[in-house]
Amino acid sequence: MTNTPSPARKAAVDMLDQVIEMGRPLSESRVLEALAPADRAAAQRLATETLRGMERADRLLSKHMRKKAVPRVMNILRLGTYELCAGGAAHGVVSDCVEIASARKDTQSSKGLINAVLRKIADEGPEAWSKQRFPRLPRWLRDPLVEAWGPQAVANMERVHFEGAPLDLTPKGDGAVLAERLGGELLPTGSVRLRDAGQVSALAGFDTGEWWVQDVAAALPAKLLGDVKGLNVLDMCAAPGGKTLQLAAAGANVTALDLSGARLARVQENLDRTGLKATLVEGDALEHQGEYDAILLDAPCSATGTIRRHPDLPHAHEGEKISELIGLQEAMLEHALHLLRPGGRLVFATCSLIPDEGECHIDEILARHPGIETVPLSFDWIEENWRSEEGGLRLRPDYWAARGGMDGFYMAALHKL
Ligand SMILES: C[S@@+](CC[C@H](N)C(=O)[O-])C[C@H]1O[C@@H](n2cnc3c(N)ncnc32)[C@H](O)[C@@H]1O
Repeated sequence: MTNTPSPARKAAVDMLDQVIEMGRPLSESRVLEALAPADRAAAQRLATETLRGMERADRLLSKHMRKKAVPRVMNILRLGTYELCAGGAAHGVVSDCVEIASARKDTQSSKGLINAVLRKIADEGPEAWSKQRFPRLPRWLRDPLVEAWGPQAVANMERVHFEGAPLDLTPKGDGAVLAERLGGELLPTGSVRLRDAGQVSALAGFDTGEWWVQDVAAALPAKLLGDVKGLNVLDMCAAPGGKTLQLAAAGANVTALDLSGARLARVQENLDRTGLKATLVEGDALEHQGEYDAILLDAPCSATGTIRRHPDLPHAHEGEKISELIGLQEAMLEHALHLLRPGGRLVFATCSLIPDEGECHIDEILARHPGIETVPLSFDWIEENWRSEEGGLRLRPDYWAARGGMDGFYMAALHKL
């Protein structure tokens, strides 16, 4: 007799196949669409946490296997290992993993192997898991980060990546009031941090648009623009709109530009929910025309600063597009300076840990344009070790580690004479 495996486990294995074998990030997976909401949340969590702990799972599995199995069988085993080591009930996990294998011809013959290996893993349990080192970043990313920040900093980042991320909210109004209402922590920069928040849309103030989800570091570039009340501000790569909402809430007349119409629809949803206003424009930033008092350029990048929230990222690609992105960022920065009125301020930001996507751009702009200067940053929430040589801010996931970390980001404010 066969049992039907949990839809969430089966979907999680499908998602692992897509990330690891096809290089498709979890955010682009369509597997979840067919599931009920509770299964969707469970599948997303299982796939995310399996990828986060994948190196540990592979090390434990290698003790019980002479050689690696075919990719899908490895992914079934990884999922089972993660769940067993996280305290999942052995019977349910093992029998579901066996059933997932038996459902397909290319994995049927591995049922016995999966059963035998996972039973051994179940015997070893969570203790064996916690004895493994913190999973390392893949070489394509680890090597340049060690060169930029040193081996200890990278080890600290890997530890924070493994621990995951709390939920950060940007308040539309008073952060202290929101923190008290939700039982969260008011961070020095004004964001509100929640641990074990559960379902976001069930939190107080979601329906009434009193806050939006935004990592504490991602909330800082908009602040570097200073007082934007009444200014015409271009948010040059706006979607899904976290920074557009901040600028609109601060009283700016915001033009929110993005290449992707589908992603701009998310900006509109966010504006509708929060009751804020902006002018949405679908188009290529490189072709956009106009003159603005202030510009926020949150450029497309490797997103390597967001790995604690997106542990699939290092498994989904090998940095093959980074040099293309660096070229695009440079062209966007040049065009943004052209759209800025004399006397105006431009903030450049990327959620990357790689200096070529951050500090190096500003060094090069300052060398090329004598009429462009960095704006001295004097906000009282800036910590001294965040400051970079050329006048920007370098934020890393291992900063505020005891508080739950922050996304890696680079940002700098430029002034046009
Ligand atoms: C880092 S995300 C922006 C995040 C956004 N600022 C926020 O805070 O929610 C980069 C955005 O750039 C957009 N993009 C990529 N290439 C573009 C281009 N050539 N012109 C305009 N937008 C572009 C992408 O669609 C994506 O939404």
